[in-house]
Amino acid sequence: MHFTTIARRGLMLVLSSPSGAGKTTLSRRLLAEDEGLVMSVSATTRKPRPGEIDGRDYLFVDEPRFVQMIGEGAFLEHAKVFGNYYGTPRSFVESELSIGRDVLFDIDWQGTQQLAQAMGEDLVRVFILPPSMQELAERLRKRAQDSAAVVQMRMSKAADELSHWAEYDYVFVNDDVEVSLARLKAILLAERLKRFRQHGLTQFVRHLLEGH
Ligand SMILES: Nc1ncnc2c1ncn2[C@@H]1O[C@H](COP(=O)(O)OP(=O)(O)OP(=O)(O)O)[C@@H](O)[C@H]1O
Ligand SMILES: Nc1nc2c(ncn2[C@@H]2O[C@H](COP(=O)(O)O)[C@@H](O)[C@H]2O)c(=O)[nH]1
Repeated sequence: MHFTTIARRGLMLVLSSPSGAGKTTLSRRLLAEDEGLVMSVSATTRKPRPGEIDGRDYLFVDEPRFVQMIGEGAFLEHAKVFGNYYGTPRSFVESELSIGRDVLFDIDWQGTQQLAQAMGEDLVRVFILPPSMQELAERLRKRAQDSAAVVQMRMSKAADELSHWAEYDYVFVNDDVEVSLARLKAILLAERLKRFRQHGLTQFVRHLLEGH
């Protein structure tokens, strides 16, 4: 079966949530199952967790280098989260969007606000809620990649992140990974079909009207 391709600009799919609600888990699954989507790999001054790979999970940099990158205008947005700096490298995102590829972001509410200012309608914002605060704490504890003190600090900041849920276009509870994944796929499909993203439509319809 041949599928007609209509040229369009890529979109920016942003996932935010309190720490531990499931963004990384859902991002990995979505990326594995959707060829048109690429991950924006953030720079951070946080130390790598066991198993995290430089360049795949984050660009791990020290604070002087992060500050230098800010000065060079290398970030589309940046913020301090849980005591560390995080930022979205600009050049990768801009080049991917221009060739019609969609970019996935796992960033906090501060970064989302900055991207909304800078990128407008390119942005599709999804907020992921945990089923309960008890379950959130349990997920952070079971992930077993942060110290008890770090888990406690992240739980103490959860209410702050949660308070921004109404700034997002789509909101759902991540009870079951498969159901959440299906919801993200549905959002992505509908957003890809938005008329204003498909700049190739004018030419395509003109061709149709010419009898092709
Ligand atoms: N729907 C789910 N049901 C049960 N456990 C889940 C679910 N989604 C994610 N988890 C588990 O919860 C833990 C935290 O998930 P994950 O690391 O994806 O969260 P996160 O939102 O990316 O956190 P952070 O903001 O700290 O990076 C992981 O151990 C993951 O396996
Ligand atoms: N504003 C930004 N926030 C980011 C970015 N990359 C990640 N994050 C958010 O930080 C916290 C903690 O992440 P973790 O990997 O240390 O658990 C989480 O809320 C991420 O969404 C970024 O580039 N900009």
